[in-house]
Amino acid sequence: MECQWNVVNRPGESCVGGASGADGSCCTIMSCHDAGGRRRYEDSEFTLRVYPGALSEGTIYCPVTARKVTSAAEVIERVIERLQLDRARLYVLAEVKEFGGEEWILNPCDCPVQRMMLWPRMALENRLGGEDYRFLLREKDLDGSIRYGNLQMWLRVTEERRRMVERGLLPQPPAGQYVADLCALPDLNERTLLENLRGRFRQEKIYTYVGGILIVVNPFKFLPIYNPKYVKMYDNHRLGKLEPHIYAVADAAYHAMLQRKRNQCIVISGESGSGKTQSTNFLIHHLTALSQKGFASGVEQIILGAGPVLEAFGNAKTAHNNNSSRFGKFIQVNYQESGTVRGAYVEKYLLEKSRLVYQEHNERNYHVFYYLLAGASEEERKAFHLLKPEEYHYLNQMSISAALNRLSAFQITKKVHRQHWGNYCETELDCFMVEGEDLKHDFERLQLAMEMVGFLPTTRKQIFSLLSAILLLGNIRYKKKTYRDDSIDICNPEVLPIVSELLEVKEEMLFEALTTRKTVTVGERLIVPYKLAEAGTVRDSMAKSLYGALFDWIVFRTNHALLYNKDLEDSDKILSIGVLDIFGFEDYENNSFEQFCINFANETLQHYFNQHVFKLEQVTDLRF
Ligand SMILES: Nc1ncnc2c1ncn2[C@@H]1O[C@H](COP(=O)(O)OP(=O)(O)OP(=O)(O)O)[C@@H](O)[C@H]1O
Repeated sequence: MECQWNVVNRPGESCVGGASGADGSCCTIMSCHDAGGRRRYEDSEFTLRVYPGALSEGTIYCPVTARKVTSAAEVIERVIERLQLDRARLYVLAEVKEFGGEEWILNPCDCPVQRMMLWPRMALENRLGGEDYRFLLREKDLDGSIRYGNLQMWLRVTEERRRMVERGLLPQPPAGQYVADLCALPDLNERTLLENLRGRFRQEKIYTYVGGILIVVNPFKFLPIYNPKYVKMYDNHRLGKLEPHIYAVADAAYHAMLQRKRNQCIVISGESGSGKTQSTNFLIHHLTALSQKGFASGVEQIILGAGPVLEAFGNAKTAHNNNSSRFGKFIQVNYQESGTVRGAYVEKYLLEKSRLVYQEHNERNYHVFYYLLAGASEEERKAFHLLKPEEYHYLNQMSISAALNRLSAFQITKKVHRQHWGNYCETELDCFMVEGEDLKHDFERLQLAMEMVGFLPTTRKQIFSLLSAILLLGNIRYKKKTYRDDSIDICNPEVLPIVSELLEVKEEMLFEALTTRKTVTVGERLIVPYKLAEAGTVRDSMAKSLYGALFDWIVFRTNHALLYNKDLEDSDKILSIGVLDIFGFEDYENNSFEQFCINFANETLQHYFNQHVFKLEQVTDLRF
């Protein structure tokens, strides 16, 4: 595909022509015209590049200026005008997002700039080969079906690669035949199981069945298998009829729900970094796409917005995954009897609260703290009494020895970090940045997502005040009052009035809660001071409780936006599909994953299938 990736796009520039992708679909890049340094989405103008593909021969993209409130219908109108397209035809705008080019058809009233603001920073920048995020112009038929055009670019690449293999220009794939369902292996043991998975993985087939279970091997790269063609292809097919795919699992659950009028559940399990969250997203996408037949519903829009919010508060960098979910979640999509989505519901399990006060070497606290500290404006920094990240105890948990071990590595990467952090990154031992991260952008993306889920500016302020208070709580240090008794005092009392202001509680009450315990014995109320060793734990517990309550409340508010009110009243009338995304799986915790699969295959999986339970397993650590 020849795309002019390096073209700097300016408002008012004319359409860019030249060779487009073989499939006629290309990429969209947007630029934001920022007058005052920091991007202000409210009044900024953006240049959207809309790729018309085969609808306008010889045009690669058409630049259109738009604001946050400009609707898709307005953007289409401008493209039609510019490219002088046939007005008798119907057009829609499709958003293409990472991983396989899933296409989300925008409703006429959807705002493309708002959708774009949820994309990662990398996607917003002009970069070579960045075909993952874009807007396409598609033609719609009178019956509402979308013309998706020719084969996607990647299909051509795959085909070319196949031909090269045939001509002996690339190494041959393994000679053996690999089965799509491990149950079909004549001799099922650990070796044959792994060989089969490995062979399929090398052929870029990451999905394999074990009866009704789907095994996914994380490819850690873009695979072109999630676009609308695949949504259509897997629509209403018996599980196992086509090549294994996550869409087949979603589809089987959806149709089983409609035919049997029974709720369904899909369990996703695997180790950290195996791709559970990604798979959950594919499932939700397919489950909503099936019901909406291509159109993004309001619910889907809120689910989209809820993702970055829950991610900011519940995800953190770990040694295994830079964006690891530190909580289990259950997402339930509710349907009408006709199969149309009518709402959704998120339940969270076991948020890892200990991370708030302590992180292991090479790990970080929850993303939201870093976003806030990097992205807050000067005014917000003052209002929330924000310090530099290295001045917070809760963000500096690296042990001294670990820090010294890492010193040399930091010296190499320090330069890069400083570029990102500007004046925040002055210490040698910082561990605040993840490679490729733009925390300022992430903070703005978070604010926009919060807005989409319904958090008003005042609520957002309260949330950020609470986050600042939690960080400052961690800075409170204790000392013994006198040598004679056990009573304690706070070494840095100047922090207290700030925390009390941020939490909107009386300073005396806060001091009491941090230094004394109230007990009742035989009708008498006693106030006992904490011992020095206890006080730190009490302070940490307070911080953890506050953060836990905040997270619960955010999930609650998200559900408020997601749930269709009547679902609460008619909970026995609605049909639903639940997706449980949870770390580990008890059945194989004591055995190896391979042994678990073998046992499972040897039991009759059909039994599980008949019970309408579809399970999805993930492995990454197959050491290919
Ligand atoms: N199907 C896929 N195609 C391409 N890349 C994928 C796929 N699944 C996962 N990945 C990549 O693997 C990374 C880790 O995946 P993900 O965050 O979903 O793991 P996880 O199992 O949810 O981890 P954790 O339990 O730590 O939250 C993703 O950021 C993504 O880059």
